[in-house]
Amino acid sequence: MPQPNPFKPVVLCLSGHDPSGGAGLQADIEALMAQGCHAAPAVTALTVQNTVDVTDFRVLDRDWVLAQANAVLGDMPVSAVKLGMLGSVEMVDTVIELMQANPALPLVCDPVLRAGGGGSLGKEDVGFALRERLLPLALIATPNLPEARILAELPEGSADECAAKLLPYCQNLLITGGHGDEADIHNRLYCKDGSQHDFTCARLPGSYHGSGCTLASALSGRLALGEELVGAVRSALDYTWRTLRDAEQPGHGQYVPRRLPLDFCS
Ligand SMILES: Nc1ncnc2c1ncn2[C@@H]1O[C@H](COP(=O)(O)OP(=O)(O)OP(=O)(O)O)[C@@H](O)[C@H]1O
Ligand SMILES: Cc1ncc(CO)c(N)n1
Repeated sequence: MPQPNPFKPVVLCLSGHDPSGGAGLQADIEALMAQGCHAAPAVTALTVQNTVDVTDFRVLDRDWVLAQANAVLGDMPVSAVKLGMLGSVEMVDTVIELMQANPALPLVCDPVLRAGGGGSLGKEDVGFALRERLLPLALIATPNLPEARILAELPEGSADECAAKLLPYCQNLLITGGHGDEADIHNRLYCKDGSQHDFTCARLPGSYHGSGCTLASALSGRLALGEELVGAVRSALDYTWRTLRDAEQPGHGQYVPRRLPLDFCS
């Protein structure tokens, strides 16, 4: 009879579903499995999208999301929580309620507002609600630069300028640099203690679907395993880069990260 592995950390994921399988909950499950963690995927929203575009989305009722999360929390020893697409201000407030009832859990918040292809994944005002009420509860937020600009309300802001505006709202902030056309990608980690860490990697050719989900999930897994923050960010970025290096193009649009277990990545 199969025995449960008592040492595999559980990460509760509250994210949207992407039927193409490149982003959202499927990305969370694959990336967490690759870190040696168990993903408990709770659905916040359904989307109609593929590797080319998003055409629609529907946010679930708050009661359904609370019921899913509480079913997991009442059953398993959850070590961390990862947030992806929330989609509405009501869902932001639902997650806040959940986190206030479970304040000891480390929270990784990927403030998803748009898909990699540009389509909207949130109703208006989600950015404001995220910044004002949810970011303060997160151990770390992982916006890409366009998301950081929306959250900071600085449409032309640099990463440093956005961080200066956002740090009063969050403990730690990782502004990712996948968007843009510089030869190198600069990922910048700003910590509450005033330290800053730059992680630079070579830009791979092409455009990727679910790179941000992969990164935030891998990071939540590294934290659930007990890694300290800066090391966990480094491991998650390294892992994400390898999944993009090995990415495949299953459709007509963006490449999908190949989220192999760590043992299979060189
Ligand atoms: N072209 C690329 N080459 C190398 N690494 C990349 C590339 N694009 C993204 N990455 C890596 O993936 C991480 C997350 O990507 P990005 O900043 O594009 O997030 P995102 O826009 O939230 O992704 P998505 O919306 O597709 O989930 C980056 O921090 C970077 O390290
Ligand atoms: C459901 C979902 N979450 C996040 C993203 C961001 O990549 C996406 N495209 N779809």
